[in-house]
Amino acid sequence: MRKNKNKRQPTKRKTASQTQKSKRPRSDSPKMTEKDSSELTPFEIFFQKIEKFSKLHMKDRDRVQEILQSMQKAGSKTLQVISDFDMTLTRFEYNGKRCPTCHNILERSDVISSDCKKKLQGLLDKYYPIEIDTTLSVEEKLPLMVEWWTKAHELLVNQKIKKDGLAKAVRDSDAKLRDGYKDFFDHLHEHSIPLLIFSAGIGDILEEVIRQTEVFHPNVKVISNYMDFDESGVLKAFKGELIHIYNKREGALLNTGHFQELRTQTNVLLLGDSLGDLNMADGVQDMENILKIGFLNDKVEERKQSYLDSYDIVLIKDESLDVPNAVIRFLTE
Ligand SMILES: Nc1ccn([C@@H]2O[C@H](COP(=O)(O)O)[C@@H](O)[C@H]2O)c(=O)n1
Ligand SMILES: [Mg+2]
Repeated sequence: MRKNKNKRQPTKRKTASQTQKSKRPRSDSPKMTEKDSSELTPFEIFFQKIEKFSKLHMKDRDRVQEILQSMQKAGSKTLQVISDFDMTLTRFEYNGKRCPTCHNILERSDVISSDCKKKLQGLLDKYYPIEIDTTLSVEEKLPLMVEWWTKAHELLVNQKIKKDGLAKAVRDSDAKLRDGYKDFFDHLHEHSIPLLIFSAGIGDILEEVIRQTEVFHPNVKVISNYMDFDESGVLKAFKGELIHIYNKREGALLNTGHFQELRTQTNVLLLGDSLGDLNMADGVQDMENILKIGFLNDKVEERKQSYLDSYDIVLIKDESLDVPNAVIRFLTE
């Protein structure tokens, strides 16, 4: 990834968390009183706009305002975006049908035998309900998630998948990036804002999705599970440490080189759809502010409170990137 040439001088600027105590009460504060639009500041115009998104929920709107104002003051040269991939940058549903994850793209393609498809579907049916189960703790889920990923990867390796079959598998799939994806990727690229895509999916498939949609710009870096092919281009293993849904913190800490390169980008916009995604920014150095936007796609009622407690902004059953795009535009104006 390119190094950022616009190195900032360290400042003694206050972060949102430092200023927060001296300001208004944190929660249950009334919505901004409607003023004549000519009296509104650009921030108020922007904030009123995002509050109008019916799918947007916040537990503490004052806190969100403080983070956003602090990030805007710091300037877009201090910004980096860290995003999950499956069901965050990609759609969860389209025309009432579930959209595939990276694993599903491969598993449903013609590079996999029908017997293996059945086994992989069996794993999905068993483990996905565990992934989203609100009655189980992360500690209880963790070994089961490792089991899921390990078994699925073993089955994939046994299929002797050819590297040159991956592009077709993606082309033939129902994978779909969220509405507004082009604006998201292109705007970040135009403003030289680094985008880290941190995924427990399959890196080779993920890259192919963004390559085929023509948004794999040079500001994009991917951390994911990558396939290891032998000299004849046949899958023989997966490279490096396994990344699953609940070990993104460990994954982040293994990539210190990347975060060292971005040490002047101390303000983070984080996008995720799982509570495990909240740890994706754990490797960021000297973080000043982080705004966490979470997509809540499935089991909404059971999971709503935990998402509101963990993410600053929660987008419920929103298949678009409209809110992240509005935030990015505001921060780069
Ligand atoms: N065999 C598997 C294992 C995992 N998944 C799904 O992939 C998602 C992880 O990717 P992120 O980009 O979201 O980190 C996760 O939500 C699992 O449900 C799968 O489909 N098959
Ligand atoms: Mg995801």
